[in-house]
Amino acid sequence: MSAYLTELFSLAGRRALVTGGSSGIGYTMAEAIGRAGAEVVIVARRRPELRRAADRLAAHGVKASWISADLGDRADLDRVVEEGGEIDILVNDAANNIRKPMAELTDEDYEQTIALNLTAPYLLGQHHGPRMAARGWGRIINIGSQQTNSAFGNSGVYGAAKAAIAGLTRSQAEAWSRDGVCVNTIIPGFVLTPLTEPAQAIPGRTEELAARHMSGRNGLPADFAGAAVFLASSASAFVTGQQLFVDGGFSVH
Ligand SMILES: NC(=O)c1ccc[n+]([C@@H]2O[C@H](COP(=O)([O-])OP(=O)(O)OC[C@H]3O[C@@H](n4cnc5c(N)ncnc54)[C@H](O)[C@@H]3O)[C@@H](O)[C@H]2O)c1
Ligand SMILES: O=C(O)[C@H](O)[C@@H](O)[C@H](O)[C@H](O)CO
Repeated sequence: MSAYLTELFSLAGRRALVTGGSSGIGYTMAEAIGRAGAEVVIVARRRPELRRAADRLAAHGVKASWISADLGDRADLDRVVEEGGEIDILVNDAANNIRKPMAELTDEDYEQTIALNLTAPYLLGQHHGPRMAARGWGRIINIGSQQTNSAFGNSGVYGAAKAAIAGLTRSQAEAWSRDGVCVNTIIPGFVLTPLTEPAQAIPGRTEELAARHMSGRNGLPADFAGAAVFLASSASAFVTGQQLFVDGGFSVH
């Protein structure tokens, strides 16, 4: 890397925590942030997947560790805060989508989804945001969805949480940007990951969604590497409170 690019994008000396970093978009962002120089802590539930992801990161020369936790569980979340240590870059990626017609969603579906998709990003931000601000530098990357701004079938409570993520991002940015903490939301298109396997299993749906992207294809985890490094780095020092659409033009088609 030229000295110029290093100054803009290097994450050497930074420490990142990536929730959902064991698979899909989260893994790619963890790898990209790690390969740009940061030490990375990934958080998800399943140990075998976490181990495999940490091994892959290590194979890329990334200093990586993992914490197994259910981020929808408050005691586990507190443990992530405790074991995670000081963090310069927080990526709130972990999420789940309970796909049911709106009227069939139960109270439990609502509570589980809000706990994982909204409360966990909020509480991790409440812990790390002020600490980043006190140190004068930080980055929080929250992951939204097309549902942040528009309706999608059978995703009622997921959509509600993802819309709230944009509001959370703005509030966090308003609170901490003056102290060097940039907070932004990434908005993916339809991305081929384990999360969307139920949608991919519907005949014709993958092709239909591909056609709704201006790029003519669905997203892949690799499409998120550049955005993650940009938003985690000093290159984005004057970008805060925003939604960055990494969606092949889906939202404007
Ligand atoms: N794939 C898409 O089309 C798409 C579109 C828009 C937004 N997103 C968002 O991107 C992010 C990543 O999704 P993905 O598509 O890569 O899916 P994925 O299923 O590959 O990744 C989700 C990650 O979250 C973790 N996770 C799930 N439940 C958890 C829990 N209770 N506690 C801890 N970790 C948990 C999983 O282990 C996994 O690492 C999510 O925020 C998702 O809402 C995805
Ligand atoms: O779980 C899912 O099926 C995804 O998150 C979808 O809802 C879409 O891919 C997303 O909304 C596009 O951004």
